Amino acid sequence: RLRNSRGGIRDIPGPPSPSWLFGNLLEIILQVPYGEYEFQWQKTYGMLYRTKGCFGENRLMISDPETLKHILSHPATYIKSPQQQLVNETGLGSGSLLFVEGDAHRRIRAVMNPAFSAASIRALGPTLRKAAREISEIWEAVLDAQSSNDVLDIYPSLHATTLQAVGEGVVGYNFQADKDFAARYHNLVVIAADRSKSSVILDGVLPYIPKPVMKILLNFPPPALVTLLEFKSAIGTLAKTLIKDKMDALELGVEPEKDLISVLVGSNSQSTSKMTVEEIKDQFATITVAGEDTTANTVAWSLYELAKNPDLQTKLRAELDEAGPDDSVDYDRLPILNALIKEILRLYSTVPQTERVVAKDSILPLSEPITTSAGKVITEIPVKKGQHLIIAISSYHRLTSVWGEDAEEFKPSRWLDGNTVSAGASLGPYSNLLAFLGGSRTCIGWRFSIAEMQIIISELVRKFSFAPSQKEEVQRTFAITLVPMTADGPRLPLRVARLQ
Ligand code: HEM
Repeated sequence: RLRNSRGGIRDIPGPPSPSWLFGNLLEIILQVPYGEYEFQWQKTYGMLYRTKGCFGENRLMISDPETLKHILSHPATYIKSPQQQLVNETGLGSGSLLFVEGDAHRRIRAVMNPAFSAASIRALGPTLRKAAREISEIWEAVLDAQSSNDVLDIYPSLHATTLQAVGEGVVGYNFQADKDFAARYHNLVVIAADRSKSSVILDGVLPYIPKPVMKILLNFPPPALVTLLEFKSAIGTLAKTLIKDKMDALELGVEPEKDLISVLVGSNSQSTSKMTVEEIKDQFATITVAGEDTTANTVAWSLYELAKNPDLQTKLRAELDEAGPDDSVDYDRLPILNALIKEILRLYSTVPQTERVVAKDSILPLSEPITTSAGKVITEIPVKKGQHLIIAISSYHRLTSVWGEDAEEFKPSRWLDGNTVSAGASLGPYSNLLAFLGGSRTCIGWRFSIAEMQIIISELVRKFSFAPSQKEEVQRTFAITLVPMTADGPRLPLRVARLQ
């Protein structure tokens, strides 16, 4: 820690630290609404500044497009943090795409890529439409049974739908029909929403616990970890059976299913650098966890903004009416729908930040010079092995230099007038957004997620109207992903009415 506190980083300007124990972490992680401090610091200190972690550790908060581009294109130099990797390995497995680094990551990613190609995702249209129709049928039944003034907490059913979509579309399994599994998964989402000070301290302490000590500690897991390990074991058992079925079908020459794991098993059989069965198994938990919560939250925020913007809702409904029945629509050609999704990914970045640690001494380039607190003007920053970096996804999405002076406004029309994208480095796979990160660790499920959101939002806007609930305030809250939170916990209460 001392080594990291010395040198140039200490002189990079940044906000004062209110506490030696927590540094700025409570302001960054626990502040509601998310980003209140972070977005103000960006205005005061610029696109790269120093913050404090636990016990006086210096961390760099980065939204500078040039610096981010450099970090994302050098994955061997900027690796995942020990905190992230401990959770990934323990919860998802040592073969998880989220955990593996270097050659193993390249090999596994190459085998998985065909399953997530544009063609594979297009083939899932009917499966995704079925999951979307199921949610609207549930809502219709609930609304028929309640008074017209009641509000509906749409959050749990959005999670159920995205779990179903990932289940049937990606792993080829009906999770909702398996009540035991659905309950285990629900518990996991509740745990992820834990935002206690002790979880912040744990994050600060973890990197300093030697691996052998950690192994011993894992024999006495806290209740949250027990739930995670139970989920991992349940999905691991399920995965083994499903993979065996898919491999047997492949050997017998049976026409493969359309789900992405079937495609993956097929592409693996033809690949020269194969994934092991154990590695394929680890992708089940990975994809379920990485793909469900992120998409549910993005759909939730989309409906929240539609409820607040009735004009936008009317225009989107008119666009969908004109497009015709849902099974004949090319969703990529609907400008208002896609403008809404892009603007939500920008302003409600579902993964608001991620972390990296410097694996070997290196130099970070800057797009603008920085004046250090010692008065020196620098155009690059030498960083030492072990330096903690925060990739500030949400802050990048609010840079006026990239998105214009109205960067903080919710304004889907910015995507329609053709002048948004983009000043600065081109980042990310989708419209210069960093929501799915970029470089070799770009979210593998981004196409799946866009297709899923297009279909679910269209189905719901065709069938229901949305208005805000006047009773409960909903706040943007950081709980690994960006969660809609009320005084009663993660909820999204809206006034929903049937249209047909
Ligand atoms: C709105 C929806 C989504 C968002 C915003 C999102 C965001 C992200 C981000 C930021 C990362 C990079 C994390 C890091 O390296 O620190 C990531 C990685 C990943 N995502 Fe997503 N994701 C979404 C949906 C999905 C879906 C639907 C799936 C699967 C069906 C998925 C599977 C993955 C996987 C497996 C990785 C690891 C990729 C690698 O390291 O090579 N994600 N996602």
